[in-house]
Amino acid sequence: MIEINQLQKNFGEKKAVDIEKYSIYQGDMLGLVGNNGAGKTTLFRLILDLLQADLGNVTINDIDVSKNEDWKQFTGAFIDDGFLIDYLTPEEYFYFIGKMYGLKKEEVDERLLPFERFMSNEVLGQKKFIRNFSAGNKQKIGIISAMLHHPQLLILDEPFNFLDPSSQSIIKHLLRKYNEDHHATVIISSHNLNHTVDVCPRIALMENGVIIRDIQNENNSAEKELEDYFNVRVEEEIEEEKMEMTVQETAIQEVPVQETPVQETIVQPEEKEEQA
Ligand SMILES: Nc1ncnc2c1ncn2[C@@H]1O[C@H](COP(=O)(O)OP(=O)(O)OP(=O)(O)O)[C@@H](O)[C@H]1O
Repeated sequence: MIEINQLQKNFGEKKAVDIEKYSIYQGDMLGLVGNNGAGKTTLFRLILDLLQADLGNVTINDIDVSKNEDWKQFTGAFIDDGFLIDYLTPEEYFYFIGKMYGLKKEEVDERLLPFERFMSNEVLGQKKFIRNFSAGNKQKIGIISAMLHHPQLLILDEPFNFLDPSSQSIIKHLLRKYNEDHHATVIISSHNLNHTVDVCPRIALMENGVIIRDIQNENNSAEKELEDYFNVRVEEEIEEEKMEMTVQETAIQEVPVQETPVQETIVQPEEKEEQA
């Protein structure tokens, strides 16, 4: 179980995360949604102790993540391709990760089998380093490596990014199955509302660092609420843009009036020079 307690992270004046209290239970499949800059990645980084909180803390199974390392044994995460080791091949990387968790080479091979369709003959046996893979295939390598040791807690930041439609569909299925088979806690963030609603029975909506809604999603029941929320946001932004345009137009119309005194000030010095 993850407990977030009075957690705050600021970047200068910006409150990136400000969560009074939030609990994520073992076996939850939670989707984190919110506009750009809402604080999703910062929250993930705080949960994974990649960032130091200004206030408050995160505990995983009663372990304060910033004070004790035990949670790392049962946690898997992929936030961005900074997690990868560029100069290894995918195989070398998977075996390396496996070794960290005491898995033999054969066990790693066996655990890669369910990902065969996901990798679609483009990841294994390519004889090239991770740095030379496409963004989509790097994303696949990162997701698989986070799941390889069968963590009880899996955190994926924007797992559908860069993936082609069929890979998006496969990973949705794999994540759901993983959550069910292992009774694992799975937390993903996404801008794809359809995928989030398809996969996550619980959805947290973030705005300005705060979880403003905690939505139970049964049979895609959250779809309308989320669509309404994000459409409202878009409409508000369009309204704001219109207001800005009106202000700019007014300013443009006023230009000739403003130009007259400017011309006068140009003429005046010349006249003065002539007089001199
Ligand atoms: N290292 C940093 N230095 C300064 N500001 C940061 C830093 N990391 C994040 N921020 C700011 O904190 C806020 C939250 O950013 P964050 O990346 O967590 O949002 P997000 O919800 O993941 O956004 P996106 O959907 O665009 O990925 C933003 O205003 C961002 O600019």
